[in-house]
Amino acid sequence: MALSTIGILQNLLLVYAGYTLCKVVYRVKFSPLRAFKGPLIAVSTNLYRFYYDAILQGRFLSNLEVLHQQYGSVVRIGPNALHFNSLRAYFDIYKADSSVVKDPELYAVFGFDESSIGFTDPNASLMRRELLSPFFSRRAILELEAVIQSKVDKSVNLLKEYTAEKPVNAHYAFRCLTLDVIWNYCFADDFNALDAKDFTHPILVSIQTQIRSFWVLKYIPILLFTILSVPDTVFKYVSPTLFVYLESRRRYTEMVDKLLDDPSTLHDSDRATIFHHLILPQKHLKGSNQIPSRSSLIDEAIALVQAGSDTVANTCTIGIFHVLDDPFIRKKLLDELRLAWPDEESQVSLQTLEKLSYLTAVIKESLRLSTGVVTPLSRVVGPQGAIIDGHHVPAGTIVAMGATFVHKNEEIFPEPLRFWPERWIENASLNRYLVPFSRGPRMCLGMNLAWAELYLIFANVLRKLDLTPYNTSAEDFRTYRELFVPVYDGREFHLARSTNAK
Ligand code: HEM
Repeated sequence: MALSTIGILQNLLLVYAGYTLCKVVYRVKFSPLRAFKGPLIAVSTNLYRFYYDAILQGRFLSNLEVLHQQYGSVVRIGPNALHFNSLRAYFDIYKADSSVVKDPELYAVFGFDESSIGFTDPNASLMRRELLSPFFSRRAILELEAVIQSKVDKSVNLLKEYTAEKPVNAHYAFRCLTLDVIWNYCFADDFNALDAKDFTHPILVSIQTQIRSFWVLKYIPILLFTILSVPDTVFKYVSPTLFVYLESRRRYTEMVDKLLDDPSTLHDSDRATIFHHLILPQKHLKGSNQIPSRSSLIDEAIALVQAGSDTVANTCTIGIFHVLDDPFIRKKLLDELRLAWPDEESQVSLQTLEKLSYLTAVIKESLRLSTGVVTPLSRVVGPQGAIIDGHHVPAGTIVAMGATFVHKNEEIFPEPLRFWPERWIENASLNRYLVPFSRGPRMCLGMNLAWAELYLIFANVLRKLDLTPYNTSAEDFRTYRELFVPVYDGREFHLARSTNAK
């Protein structure tokens, strides 16, 4: 009996080995992508990508740069996946009328499938974008400018107070600030991350600790399901940092449940939140006015907070570091700010700041160098196939091109690693190649809010505080792990009071 079980297992193993071999031969010799070159192991299995993503924890992007040097402007990075590196390819993939759709395998990793970011079905995405767009319109941002300003003021005061004693972690400071802004903007409620001593809010510490394992979730999706299904308390002792993160998710659930129990409370609020747009009937919509499900409302709340916090904070970290690190840039920017805003005790409006050409150039350069989302945003080619950079790409192929390949293109941006705001002033045609918010039907929905935050944060922090980078150099930002957002390998950016105080 035991022998026959072993025999059955051996046969099963043989069948599996034969099947795997046939699959490998098919992928290398007969696949419709066989004309596109790449490393044999990447062409024939998913192990290659798994190694860089999950084992090396976010090193696929740096390896892609090497692959393009070796294989040219298009590389086969998986049995069914291509990565491009040419400007034409970027605009072919992320164009307005593109037939490509978001790759479900990439986006499932977030665990918020039924949200503006998570929807892979273009119709579902379109409907959600229709509901949310007015909330992120320029008009809406101007109406809620005071919300952003109040959080910026709070962070400036705290930076002043903390740096009087010792250097502070600037990246954490900006993350607390942007988390508080997006929370208040979306829900008209306070998260109060800024209240955490030295900006080390437990939720941010938890994310920082867990984030390296992020890509494991892509390869073992059951893990995400398990983590989200098991009661939080189980993790209290097993993984206290994960517990903090999961506990924070409960805040979203409670918020949604309270509203669904009694939607009339929405009328008590003195200003609109995302739930006003999602739950109350929208007169401007022609299509269906169906209220999203409970799970979709929770997903949306989580997605918006995640989309709107680290991206803005990273841009501030990179930009403010470089401004303070270069006396010439710093002086030029301060001269412009002082001229437009002579009395720093008064408040400066967003509309005033938007007119400042050097500040605008500094922010553009910060967006270019930080890129926001560094992971190549993969898309699946529709049933008609696609022409990308002159190549015919068959239906079902996963295609992508990382925005970093546009932002570091030497022909467009000479000396691409240099922080050089003047380039934007000297050459207006560069604007077309600034793509931190992506392009096409799935481009960033929060772009206006992001710009507003960046103007107000850069201007207020740099105008009101006399700070200097502490124990941080440009080298600290040279390499990073690609975990959707960049996680830099170097020392964390700290800010100290400047020795040459005013
Ligand atoms: C500097 C700041 C920001 C950068 C660089 C940035 C970048 C991006 C990028 C590259 C995408 C496309 C992602 C993809 O294709 O999967 C995206 C999508 C999105 N962003 Fe932003 N973002 C920023 C700030 C914000 C803010 C403040 C919000 C406000 C909540 C926001 C909300 C969204 C949403 C909802 C989407 C999904 C759009 C869709 O898939 O249809 N983003 N963002």
